[in-house]
Amino acid sequence: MFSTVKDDMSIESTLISKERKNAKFPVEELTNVWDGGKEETELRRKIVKLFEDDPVLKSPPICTMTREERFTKATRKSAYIYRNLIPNNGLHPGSREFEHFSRAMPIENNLLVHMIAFIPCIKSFGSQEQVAKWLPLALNLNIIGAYAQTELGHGSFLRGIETEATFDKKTQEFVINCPKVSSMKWWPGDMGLNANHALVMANLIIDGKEYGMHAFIVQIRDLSTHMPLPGVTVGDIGSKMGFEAIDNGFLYMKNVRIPRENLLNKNSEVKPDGTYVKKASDRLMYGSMVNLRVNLPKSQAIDVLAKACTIAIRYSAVRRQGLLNPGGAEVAVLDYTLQQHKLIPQLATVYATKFAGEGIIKKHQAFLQNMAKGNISDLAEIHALSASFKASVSEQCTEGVEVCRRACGGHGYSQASGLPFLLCKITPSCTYEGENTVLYLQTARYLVKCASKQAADLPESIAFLVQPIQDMKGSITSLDNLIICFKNSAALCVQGVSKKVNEMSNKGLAMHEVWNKSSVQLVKSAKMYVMQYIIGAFVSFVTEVKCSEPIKEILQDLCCLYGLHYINTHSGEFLKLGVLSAHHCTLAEETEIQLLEKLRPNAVGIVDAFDFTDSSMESCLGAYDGNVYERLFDMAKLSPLNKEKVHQESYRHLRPFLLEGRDILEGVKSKN
Ligand SMILES: CCCCC/C=C/C(=O)SCCNC(=O)CCNC(=O)[C@H](O)C(C)(C)COP(=O)(O)OP(=O)(O)OC[C@H]1O[C@@H](n2cnc3c(N)ncnc32)[C@H](O)[C@@H]1OP(=O)(O)O
Ligand SMILES: Cc1cc2nc3c(=O)[nH]c(=O)nc-3n(C[C@H](O)[C@H](O)[C@H](O)COP(=O)(O)OP(=O)(O)OC[C@H]3O[C@@H](n4cnc5c(N)ncnc54)[C@H](O)[C@@H]3O)c2cc1C
Repeated sequence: MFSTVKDDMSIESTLISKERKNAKFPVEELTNVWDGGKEETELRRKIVKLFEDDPVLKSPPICTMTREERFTKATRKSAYIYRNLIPNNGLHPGSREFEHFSRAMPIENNLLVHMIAFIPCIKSFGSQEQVAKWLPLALNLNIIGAYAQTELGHGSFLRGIETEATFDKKTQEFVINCPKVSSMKWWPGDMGLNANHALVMANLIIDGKEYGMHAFIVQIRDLSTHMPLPGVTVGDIGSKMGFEAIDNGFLYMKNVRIPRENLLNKNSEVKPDGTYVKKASDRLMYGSMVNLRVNLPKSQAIDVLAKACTIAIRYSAVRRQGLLNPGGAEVAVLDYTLQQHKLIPQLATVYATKFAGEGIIKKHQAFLQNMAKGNISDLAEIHALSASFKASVSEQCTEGVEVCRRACGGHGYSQASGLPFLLCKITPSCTYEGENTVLYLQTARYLVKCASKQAADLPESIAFLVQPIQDMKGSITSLDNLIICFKNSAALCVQGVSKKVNEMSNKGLAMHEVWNKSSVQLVKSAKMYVMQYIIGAFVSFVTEVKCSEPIKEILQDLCCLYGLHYINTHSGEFLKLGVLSAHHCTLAEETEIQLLEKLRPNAVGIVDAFDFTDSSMESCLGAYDGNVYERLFDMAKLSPLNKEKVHQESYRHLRPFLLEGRDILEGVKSKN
């Protein structure tokens, strides 16, 4: 229907090729550093290829599909991936190969909550027999489960959840009930249409006594007809800002009976006579959330910002708008210092959070190993760190994606850029797995407790909070001094708010009021604490990584930029705490600008090193060849609204006015 408009060799693809020639470092080596070694890059590429070459996984661009089509295609692909592609290629969950597959997954998929929440919960809350029964069924998709914790009325305050599981001694069953409309489970992914089971978090009640939140496996749909079982009302909650391929659902249960064995009973058990046996700390009930807070940021936030950076930086290198030299040629917008100031710090955020996140994953794995031996002494520390890390990373990356989107001007508003999709994908990461404010407050609760202890009684990573403030020697821009600056700031924030809390409570104010009145400073303390962790982890990585000098220099520059950008955007906080002087702040600003200029020639190379395939981004602005205008036109042609030369509905509604217009214009013509 549309004629083809093509340039033989577009100026844009020439520009991006030039950028690549000008890069001053070996891109492939940076990819290897990003992946964690050459072998990992090879393995990841093998898996990506497996997914990219598979005809079953091909589908039209998502911006041309309705919600219904997106859900249908995502379900078809996910069923195929989990049932055929993964097992047939030996991608066993837990293997290194499996780690790479989220990067290789089609741009939209579902059954994710089944894989990342339902299955891990069976493993962490189930006894050996329960794991042996449920795990193979879940892995084979013989049963599909949701993680049903949040209710219409309660998400954050888990002690407030209302769904009840009442033990019926006579029948040896639990009776599951949502007493009110507000008790209905609401939001769980995969639950609305696909799941036939749910891991339901409910208040356990035995002989009228409440025992708090426990995990139950509840069958919600018939396995042969997929019809909801008696007592179950289940469905999709409707259209959302994003996640359109996922059936986030509602689940209302009225007198749904499940066998006694369906209480996942690794940590606590109900005996046939109704005796409640507690086998481990209540806190382990929250373990599934720690697991997700540790492991989700990489795929759901950091990789998302990495894609947005790839799109915005490649586009900014080919988008020419305006002049830098009067009378000269138009320049790429990436040559403007202000454009660099928007985008290059986002790149630094990607690197900082990725390497800091790897540190947390290792800490969590060590915690799990200790837990298996019965030692959970590090639980409070890993909870505090993972809560604020999830909050900070989701916040920084979400803000970063919006910066990237706006940095692409008008085209950033088009779905064809891929950026609105990424923004809608990343935004809820600030809410799910614990709303960010609520998580920062959890971290602050731990930090305030720590502030009243002696250094010797604290974990090594926290002791600095109560130790003397360190002096910075030399320039604020050295990596060592950045660590000192952030550690001092975190310590002073925590000490300051702890003092306020103590003073208010000494004056007789009730603790809950003290807490509410201090909450602004509490959240600030948690943010500064996790920033010192991220900076410290990034500096350690940069110092220890084995790589060539040019790569080391880029990583050092990104590390310094990350710290300085944060200081420059929060200078008031550092000045108020007395950690930095006005002179320090001026130097920090000048150094940031110098770093932007230094990193600019390598910017396209750095995003190339992320090694995203074009099909994993679905972006007309971010494709490798830089042919942005042809791609935008080609994508517009695919718009379902362009199927016919004349859209019948538009013609039908506007026709009377058009005819009037025609008569007026023809009358004017005949008069003349
Ligand atoms: C691809 C996309 C997939 C998306 C999938 C999304 C899934 C979801 O969103 S699932 C739902 C996630 N929901 C949440 O994360 C809920 C957030 N709320 C909470 O975590 C808790 O309710 C709370 C901790 C905020 C409750 O606070 P509070 O009422 O003060 O707490 P408690 O009295 O129940 O317990 C306090 C005590 O417990 C410690 N603690 C809290 N959480 C944990 C934890 N995860 N691990 C270990 N310990 C924990 C807390 O530190 C307190 O300890 P003490 O200070 O020693 O008393
Ligand atoms: C895309 C998506 C997927 C999800 N998937 C799942 C899933 O699979 N399973 C599941 O169970 N849930 C899921 N959820 C639900 C999610 O976990 C909750 O929405 C989340 O925990 C926040 O709870 P809430 O919605 O009740 O927010 P609220 O707690 O009501 O938050 C509203 C406001 O109140 C503030 N607030 C709340 N408590 C405090 C406090 N103590 N102090 C200060 N301020 C406070 C918050 O900061 C926020 O500004 C999903 C949500 C989304 C958006």
